[in-house]
Amino acid sequence: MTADTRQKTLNQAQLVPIVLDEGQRGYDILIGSGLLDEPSSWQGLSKAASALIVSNETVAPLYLQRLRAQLSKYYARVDAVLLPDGEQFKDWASLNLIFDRLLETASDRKTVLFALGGGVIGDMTGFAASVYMRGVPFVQVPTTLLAQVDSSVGGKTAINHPLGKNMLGAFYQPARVIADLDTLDTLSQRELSAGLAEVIKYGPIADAAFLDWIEVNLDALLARDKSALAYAVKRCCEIKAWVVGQDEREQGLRAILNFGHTFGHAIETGLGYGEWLHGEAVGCGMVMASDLSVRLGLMPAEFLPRMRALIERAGLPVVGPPLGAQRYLDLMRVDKKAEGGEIRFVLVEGLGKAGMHAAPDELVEMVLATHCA
Ligand SMILES: NC(=O)c1ccc[n+]([C@@H]2O[C@H](COP(=O)([O-])OP(=O)(O)OC[C@H]3O[C@@H](n4cnc5c(N)ncnc54)[C@H](O)[C@@H]3O)[C@@H](O)[C@H]2O)c1
Ligand SMILES: O=C(O)C(=O)C[C@@H](O)[C@H](O)[C@H](O)COP(=O)(O)O
Ligand SMILES: [Zn+2]
Repeated sequence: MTADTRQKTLNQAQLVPIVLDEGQRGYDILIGSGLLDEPSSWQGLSKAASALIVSNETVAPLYLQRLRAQLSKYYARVDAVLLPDGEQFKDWASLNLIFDRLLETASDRKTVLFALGGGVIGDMTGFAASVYMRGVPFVQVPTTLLAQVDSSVGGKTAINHPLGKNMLGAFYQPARVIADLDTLDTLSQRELSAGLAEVIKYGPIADAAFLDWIEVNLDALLARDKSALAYAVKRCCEIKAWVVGQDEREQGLRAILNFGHTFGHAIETGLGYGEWLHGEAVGCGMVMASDLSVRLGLMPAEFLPRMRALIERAGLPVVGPPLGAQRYLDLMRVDKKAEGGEIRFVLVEGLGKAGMHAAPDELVEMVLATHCA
């Protein structure tokens, strides 16, 4: 089926294709209201005797039964496993709960895993799918804004290590992404803001006009206006699909999606995961990375206040926790982009363009002194 034909079979949904290996592989991202209860969302996935829904204690009471009802039309058995909720549980113990359930239910190598939840559930389900019997299919059903605009797309899967964020994982693509915008109705305002951090990220790194659009439409996004959310999710997925389509395994270009993350991951790991949300750490990290972009002469001075104002308006923190400069530097040397102990930051090189840069420690210390409590 071509993307055009598929689009016609989907009622109100938007369809963003992601094309890998020059069309040899790929999948669709479906975006729209009511997709959870829409039979066509679930049609045409690989045939299997069973499905396993992976979710958590918070999301399952809200959406599990509806997903199960749809999947029961296609799979003779639909099981579920609920993981503890939170970034601090994105670890081996939770991952093992998925393997335990797969084995208890004698799931075979065709069993399809469905990740119903935010980025934590998506990252862990994808990792489990990549490993179980050396690989089974999985589908992303993202229910947070962050997961709909970012984590469900592109095939990065992982768990955290106490010494480093997302340090253990695999590149493993889902078979489909189904983003029902209505699930965002039940999200807390804090989690909505966390998702906006990754929305904002796409502007400076890839699309200056989108940054302008976010500035104009931020209040509508914060008020959960459905058409504003639909546009934001679609545009973010288009940009991510464009980046991942060119560089699936982060040999170069894909690193731009890490804007703000070198500082952000240091905050998350430094605080022990969960105290700051990923989106909050990335928001604050983007303030720091914007400042570094200015200090290295890559961006004009007005870029920093522009980014800081937008991130603050989105309800995100703009002052980092007082971990101490040395601790920040030590944590950032563990970042996956570091090479030979040299920290490499994704910095903005002009609105809509980003690249990787090293920076003298003294300059980074000045950035930290300016933006940390
Ligand atoms: N793989 C990637 O490319 C990628 C990209 C960005 C972030 N991530 C990862 O994603 C994670 C962050 O994802 P997140 O922000 O979605 O956090 P999350 O998965 O922890 O979800 C946030 C909170 O919202 C709850 N929740 C989820 N959906 C809900 C709904 N519809 N209504 C009410 N509550 C709901 C969850 O139970 C949780 O408490 C981090 O671990 C981060 O590293 C991965
Ligand atoms: O998809 C990517 O590539 C990203 O970098 C998206 C990020 O928002 C996401 O947080 C990702 O998990 C970070 O990747 P990591 O390789 O730095 O762990
Ligand atoms: Zn991120």
